Amino acid sequence: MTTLRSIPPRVTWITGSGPVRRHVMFCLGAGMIYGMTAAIMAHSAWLGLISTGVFWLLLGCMAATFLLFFTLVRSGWSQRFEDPVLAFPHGMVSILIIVLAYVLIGEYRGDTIILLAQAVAVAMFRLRPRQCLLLGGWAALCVSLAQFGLVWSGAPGFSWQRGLTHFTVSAVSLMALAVVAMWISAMRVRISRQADELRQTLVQAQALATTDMLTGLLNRRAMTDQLEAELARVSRSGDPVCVALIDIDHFKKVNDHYGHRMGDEVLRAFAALAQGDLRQVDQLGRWGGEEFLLMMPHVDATQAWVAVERLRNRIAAHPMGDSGTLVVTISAGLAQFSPGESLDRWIERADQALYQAKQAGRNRTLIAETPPATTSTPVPAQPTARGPAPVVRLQPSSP
Ligand SMILES: Nc1nc2c(ncn2[C@@H]2O[C@H](COP(=O)(O)OP(=O)(O)OP(=O)(O)O)[C@@H](O)[C@H]2O)c(=O)[nH]1
Repeated sequence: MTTLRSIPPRVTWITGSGPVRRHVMFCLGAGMIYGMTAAIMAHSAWLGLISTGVFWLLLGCMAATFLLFFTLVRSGWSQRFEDPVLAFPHGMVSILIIVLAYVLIGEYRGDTIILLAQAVAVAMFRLRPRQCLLLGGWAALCVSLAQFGLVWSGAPGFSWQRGLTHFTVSAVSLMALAVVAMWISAMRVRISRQADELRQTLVQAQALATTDMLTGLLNRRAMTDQLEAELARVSRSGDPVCVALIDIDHFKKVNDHYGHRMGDEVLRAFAALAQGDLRQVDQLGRWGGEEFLLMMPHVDATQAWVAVERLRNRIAAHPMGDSGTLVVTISAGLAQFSPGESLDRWIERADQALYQAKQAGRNRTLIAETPPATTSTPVPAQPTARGPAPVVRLQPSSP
């Protein structure tokens, strides 16, 4: 099936792109109806049912109306309105042309009545319920005025009885159509509102699925996605990238002495401070409990160490809690990605470095020694894959 996305460039030139395209397609639909009406009129003129002059006049009116609305929509000018298709004014002008045909066609004018219903039917897919009613009323008003004029001017072959029949037929069918149009329009508005709500819910659900509710940071799952994406990138570019596992020291004591509420407050404060301290490209996520994972693209271990140390000093210098007297420290284990290693292995090296940092007295950042590259092919994360224990080179936090 040919979709709008796959239409060739020559057609795109006519339809435009983006939101304009959808609106132009509606205009082109109306243009097709004009075309079919013109064909029926041409056939009637050929049979001698309507005069050639009237045919050309009506054809000119239809072509001018179509071109005017097509230009307004295709140029994007109509985008400023609530209905960029301009269905309401377009419907009003179409009804005027149909009524003009009703007046000019003569003996067979009754056949044009059905076109009024068609104009309202086409527009109803774009109009609000009130506009549907107004358009139906506009059609009834125009027909009755035309009939009044025909009776008053004594048009040949037209009597008030015939006019009354036409009016009744058009009024009844327009009324019925206006009611259906209002119903469809109300349903359309409801569906569009529900679609908006659904979109919002989806955005919220996505946020919930990727965000840690306490700190507002990425959760472990989202962080893992980021790490995998980064691994795919660096395996192509060969760029350095580091991770740091950061753990709040003696966090259990914070909970035990000050309560869980304060513990939560410390976690939130750490997240806020860290985010304010990092570069835009760095990604920080809550890895679990009081442990955080920081990914730092484009930097090697030495540069990353400087950044983590800056963060460590900042945390240590920032008293937390209601009274502003609680000072917490952090320990961090840092590992630079070695081409060819798995995600698990990489994180595990950082974890080992963190463990060593804790063992060495906490409040410090240690770098895991980077093993030699094994292959340039990326190795996907294997939850069960475990390599030999990583070597951790202890590096004091303050030279
Ligand atoms: N308030 C709060 N506490 C948490 C949360 N998640 C984990 N914890 C607590 O964090 C504490 C972690 O304690 P430990 O694993 O013993 O670590 P620690 O006390 O920080 O000791 P070291 O890491 O060795 O410095 C536990 O008491 C957990 O209950 C949380 O979301 N909020």
